[in-house]
Amino acid sequence: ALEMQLTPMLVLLRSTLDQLQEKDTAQIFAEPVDVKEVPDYLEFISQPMDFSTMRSKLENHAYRSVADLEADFNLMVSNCLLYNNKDTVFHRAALRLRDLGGAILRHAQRQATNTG
Ligand SMILES: CCOC(=O)c1ccc2c(c1)NC(=O)[C@@H](C)N2
Repeated sequence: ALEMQLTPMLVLLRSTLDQLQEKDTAQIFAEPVDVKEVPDYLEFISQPMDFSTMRSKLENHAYRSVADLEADFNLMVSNCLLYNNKDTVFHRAALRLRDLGGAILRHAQRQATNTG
C-alpha cells in the first residue's frame, strides 16, 4: 500500500525493536549485563548485546535491514543461553524471547519486502 512505500526502514526497525522489547517483561535484556554484578561475564561473552545498545545503534543508522537488527537480537539471546545454566530464570527467558521474537521478525521482514 502507498503508506508502506513512504514508511522508511528506520520506522519499521524502530517498531520491530519496540515489539521485541515488549516481550522482555522482566526487562533482563534492557541494559548491558553489569560486569560489577557479574564479574566473570566477559570471560565467556566476547560481544555483549542488549536492547539499549540496539536502540542506540538503530538511531545511529547502524542497521540497514531487518536482518541487521535480527543479527544483534540473536547475539543477545545466544549470549544469555551460553552464559546462564539451563536451570535459570535467565536461560528460560532467553528461550521464550527467542520464540516470541521469531514471529515478530518474520512479520517485519515481510513488511520490508513488501515495501520494495
Ligand atoms: C543485579 C544483578 O543483575 C544480574 O546479575 C543480571 C541482570 C541482568 C542480566 C543478567 C544478570 N544476566 C544475563 O544473562 C542478562 C540476560 N541479564
